[in-house]
Amino acid sequence: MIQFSHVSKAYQDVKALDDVSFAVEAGTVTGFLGPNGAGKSTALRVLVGLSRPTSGTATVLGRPYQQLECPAAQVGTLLDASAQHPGRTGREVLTLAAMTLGLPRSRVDEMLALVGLTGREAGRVVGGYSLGMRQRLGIGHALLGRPRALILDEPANGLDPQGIQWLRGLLRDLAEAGCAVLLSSHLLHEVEQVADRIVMIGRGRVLAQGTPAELGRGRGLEQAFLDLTGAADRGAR
Ligand SMILES: Nc1ncnc2c1ncn2[C@@H]1O[C@H](COP(=O)(O)OP(=O)(O)OP(=O)(O)O)[C@@H](O)[C@H]1O
Repeated sequence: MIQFSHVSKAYQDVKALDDVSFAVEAGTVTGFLGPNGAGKSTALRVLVGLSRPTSGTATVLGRPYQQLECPAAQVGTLLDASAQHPGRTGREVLTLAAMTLGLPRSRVDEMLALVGLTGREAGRVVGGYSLGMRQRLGIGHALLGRPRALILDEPANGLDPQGIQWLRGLLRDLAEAGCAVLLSSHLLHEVEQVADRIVMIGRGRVLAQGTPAELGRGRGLEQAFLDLTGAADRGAR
């Protein structure tokens, strides 16, 4: 469903991604986990065609994102919750996107209800939203077209504990309905409770991948994460 094959991306002398390969299957949540600066956002930008890889290929639903027919209807993305127009209301943001996708206005109300934004909140401009409200709006935006693949960059940033629990339930429901979910985060606890598989990245390289149980065997997931990312840092010095 989502596939990275030997993807590398260099910015001058920084190797943001170095031979990254992994797949996200339909019906699963894959946690893409790495410390700050590991390369997560770069990988997701390459996946949706915002950055061109130096080498390798990234595909979603079998093709490069930009070659999909109406990609926004098939692939939901939330790369930056602050990217919404600050002068539009939440409802306007979703209504414009629904019109672009040829969806009825009733879908906007469904999404507002799904992400827990009240009618009053939806009527306020996004510039006055908290980060958590922007994340909720961004998730609603990503899900408008009933996508078969979902790509989320740090969606839990700014969500309160109830919001994080809600997000976990939502992602599990989507996976159970067959969606391929790729969830990036630098927070292990956020990922381990929802992911079927975890891909750990550090200094642009995939350090390990597998189920949480496989990766945590013997030393626990947190220690594995700290050991692997620490070793990647030492190797880069
Ligand atoms: N446009 C750019 N120009 C130069 N270097 C960049 C650019 N974008 C990213 N980098 C570098 O690439 C590396 C990976 O950055 P990236 O933002 O992908 O990491 P990340 O895992 O998403 O980090 P975070 O969790 O902090 O968001 C970093 O060293 C970063 O400084």
